[in-house]
Amino acid sequence: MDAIDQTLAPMTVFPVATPLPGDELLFEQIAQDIETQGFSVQAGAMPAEVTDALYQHAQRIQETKFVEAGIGRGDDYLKNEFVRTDAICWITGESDAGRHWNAWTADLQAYLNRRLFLGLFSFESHFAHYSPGDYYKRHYDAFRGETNRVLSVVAYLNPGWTAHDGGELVLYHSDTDRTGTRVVPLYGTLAVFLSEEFPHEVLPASRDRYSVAGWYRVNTSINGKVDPPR
Ligand SMILES: O=C(O)CCC(=O)C(=O)O
Ligand SMILES: [Fe+2]
Repeated sequence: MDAIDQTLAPMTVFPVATPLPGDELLFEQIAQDIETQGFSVQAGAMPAEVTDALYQHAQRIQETKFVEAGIGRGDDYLKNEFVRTDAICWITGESDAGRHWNAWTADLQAYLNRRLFLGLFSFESHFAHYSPGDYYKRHYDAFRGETNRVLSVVAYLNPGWTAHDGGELVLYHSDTDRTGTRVVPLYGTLAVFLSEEFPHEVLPASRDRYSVAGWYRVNTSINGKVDPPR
């Protein structure tokens, strides 16, 4: 009886072209921007479930886990108030929000490696909290030949941010550029740029400003010294 029912069931015909899932469209836009101009700003384009998870987590941890940011990591760590005054919390992947973010950035990594042959090997990231008046002066995330940070990613977690609130990321296009491209740190906005190519700074804001900043690295392990560190 069952078999007969199945053979008589009407057939549904699906269109042949499968649409790209939302993430892939965003990843493709980022890839095209990186290819043509070295940076990509995607206003409010992050998947809501990733941004929401990060936002809620940042709210929960803010009192206890943020520490004053320094420059560099491990033995190279240096606290320098002249350069930056924000507070950070490294993402280890122990929280649901961290795992969600790590999974999403791993998808982006795989896409960019396939599409642009970047050879991105690992990813590290931290939450950052800029209290009113905090800043991060003009800097590079990587110096040619000295590091293996290749691509910087920043995701913003600030609902209702307006131009009046300040706190823009300014991406400069060269050493001599003084104008740059300004990125408003509004909820769900993503900025991606080549770490060695774009000096940038965070302007002081009049509100608390939350973000996640991350870096993709290539593998430069030599002589048994594992780099990037695990
Ligand atoms: O929060 C931002 O807009 C950028 C932060 C930054 O430049 C960094 O953490 O290296
Ligand atoms: Fe930076």
